[in-house]
Amino acid sequence: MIIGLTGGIASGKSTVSKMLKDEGIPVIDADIVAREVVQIGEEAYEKVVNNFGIEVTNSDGTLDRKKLGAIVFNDEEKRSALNEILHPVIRNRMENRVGELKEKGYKTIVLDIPLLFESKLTNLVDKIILVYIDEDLQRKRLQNRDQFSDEEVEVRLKAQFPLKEKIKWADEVIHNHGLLSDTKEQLVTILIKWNCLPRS
Ligand SMILES: CC(C)(COP(=O)(O)OP(=O)(O)OC[C@H]1O[C@@H](n2cnc3c(N)ncnc32)[C@H](O)[C@@H]1O)[C@@H](O)C(=O)NCCC(=O)NCCS
Ligand SMILES: Nc1ncnc2c1ncn2[C@@H]1O[C@H](COP(=O)(O)OP(=O)(O)OP(=O)(O)O)[C@@H](O)[C@H]1O
Repeated sequence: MIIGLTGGIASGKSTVSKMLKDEGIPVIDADIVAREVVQIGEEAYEKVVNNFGIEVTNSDGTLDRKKLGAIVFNDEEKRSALNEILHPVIRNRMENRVGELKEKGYKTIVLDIPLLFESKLTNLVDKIILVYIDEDLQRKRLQNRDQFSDEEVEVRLKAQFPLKEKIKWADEVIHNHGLLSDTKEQLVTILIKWNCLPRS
């Protein structure tokens, strides 16, 4: 079974991802793949630099993610341009990784994709788990984790579908407002229900 793990920015996907890995379930993280494909020499690096200019690079040539983020989260057209360059490459690489893991014999594989619904990637997965928190807590956790200003938080929230909307498209929802142990319990209940706990 391929499980899509989604949510919103700072809703707790990586936190749940870690719990899945602790259970022996492999997770392919779209944010990590998105970083890999823009390393110097990788297929999307040149396209991004050609499109956004040398000013989105550091002196050593690597991508200045802070600068690129400031551009694309404040301009929808530029965000779409970046998405058009990166999303097909990310999708392709994730599909290859799934193939490799299947060959290794894994029966359950998780794809952690923040923009699963926005980027219409739901056909990559069989079931969907949404990691949900309310928007005020999302603002707080995002601000605490990344030290963003109020405005930086708002533009990032606006770049995604509201979490409340996403609930209706998910097979299961994990409420991540409370203790990590509560979150883990909800996750394990879902995995048992879907019969995909490797150790059970
Ligand atoms: C704009 C970039 C350079 C900012 O990098 P930065 O290191 O600051 O953030 P990071 O990549 O860790 O992303 C943090 C979170 O931002 C959100 N986010 C990222 N990209 C986007 C986007 N295009 N639209 C909406 N939300 C996004 C996601 O919730 C993600 O988990 C980077 O996010 C990027 O390359 N985005 C485009 C690729 C993409 O869509 N990635 C999301 C996974 S498919
Ligand atoms: N149940 C919880 N209680 C307290 N803090 C939490 C809880 N779950 C997550 N956090 C914290 O909230 C922040 C966001 O969590 P996490 O990084 O897992 O989110 P994410 O969905 O992966 O974010 P992104 O999409 O930006 O990568 C982190 O600082 C994390 O430590």
